[in-house]
Amino acid sequence: MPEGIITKAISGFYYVQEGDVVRQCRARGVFKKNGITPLVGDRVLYEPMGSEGIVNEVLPRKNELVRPPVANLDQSVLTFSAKEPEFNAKLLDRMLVHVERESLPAVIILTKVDLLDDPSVAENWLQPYRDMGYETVPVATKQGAGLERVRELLQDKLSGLAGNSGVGKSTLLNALVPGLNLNTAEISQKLGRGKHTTRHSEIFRVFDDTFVIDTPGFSTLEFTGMEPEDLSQYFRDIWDVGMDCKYRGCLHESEDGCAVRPGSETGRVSATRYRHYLEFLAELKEAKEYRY
Ligand SMILES: Nc1nc2c(ncn2[C@@H]2O[C@H](COP(=O)(O)OP(=O)(O)OP(=O)(O)O)[C@@H](O)[C@H]2O)c(=O)[nH]1
Ligand SMILES: [Zn+2]
Repeated sequence: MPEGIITKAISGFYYVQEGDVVRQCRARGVFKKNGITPLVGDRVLYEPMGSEGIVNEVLPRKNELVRPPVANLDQSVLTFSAKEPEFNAKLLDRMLVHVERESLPAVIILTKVDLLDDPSVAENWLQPYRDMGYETVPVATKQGAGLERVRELLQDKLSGLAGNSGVGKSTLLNALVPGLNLNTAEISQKLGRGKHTTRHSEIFRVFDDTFVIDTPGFSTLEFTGMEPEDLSQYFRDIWDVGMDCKYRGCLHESEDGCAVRPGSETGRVSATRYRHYLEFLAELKEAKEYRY
């Protein structure tokens, strides 16, 4: 039986893509009995029937994200611009907390580096993240710089694309697909970002077996359902240094002799990262007070 991927689900119909062909399919009733609802991103076995089809089986899922509802995400791609709008390190650290919570690998893309007067600034921003093991790519889309690396990192994967409006996501996708020539409004619409379109989740094929989906959830401000003690495990650098902390359950906040705190001053954890950690920690503590 042919295998495809669900790219869109609307009112009982599943759109199953195999190569260039997309079929509108219904799901077999057995899914409802088993309590399985096919999700966008699911790999499925389907039975072609004319130009349509029937989804017979959902293959085992690698993972499942709630916001947006999508299965089998391979990685998150966090996109920031160096300028217009200005690079926002705090938002990046916030997104990384959400991404780490989902146990997804992250790729950090810094666009518009051509607008920097001093290109070494981009390296200074990215190096700490590279040291933590994240893939980082500086990009100047119009000049073609970094595009080949982005293409390699996306190839044959389903990526959750996150990033504020105007950072250059659509421009980048267009540049990756010669001849795609979608206008940026069309790409925004396919990614579910269009202002006046109904929001449903949909994955968007960029090339080959390479798909992206908009993941606005990674930009959300709240850390719903997280305890203050949980935060450090989502900061890779603080977690590593925290291993040396002699205090069990240390929040690395103010304790004398805490391994992370002096570490931040001697450069093992960057001062900026540590500041963001403390700011997020304060948010979590405040949210906790509201709860009780
Ligand atoms: N100088 C420079 N400008 C860029 C680059 N990439 C994108 N831009 C410009 O940035 C603006 C916003 O780009 P978009 O691709 O529409 O941004 P987006 O992230 O898709 O925005 P939304 O669709 O609103 O989410 C456009 O005017 C692009 O021409 C780049 O690498 N260098
Ligand atoms: Zn500590």
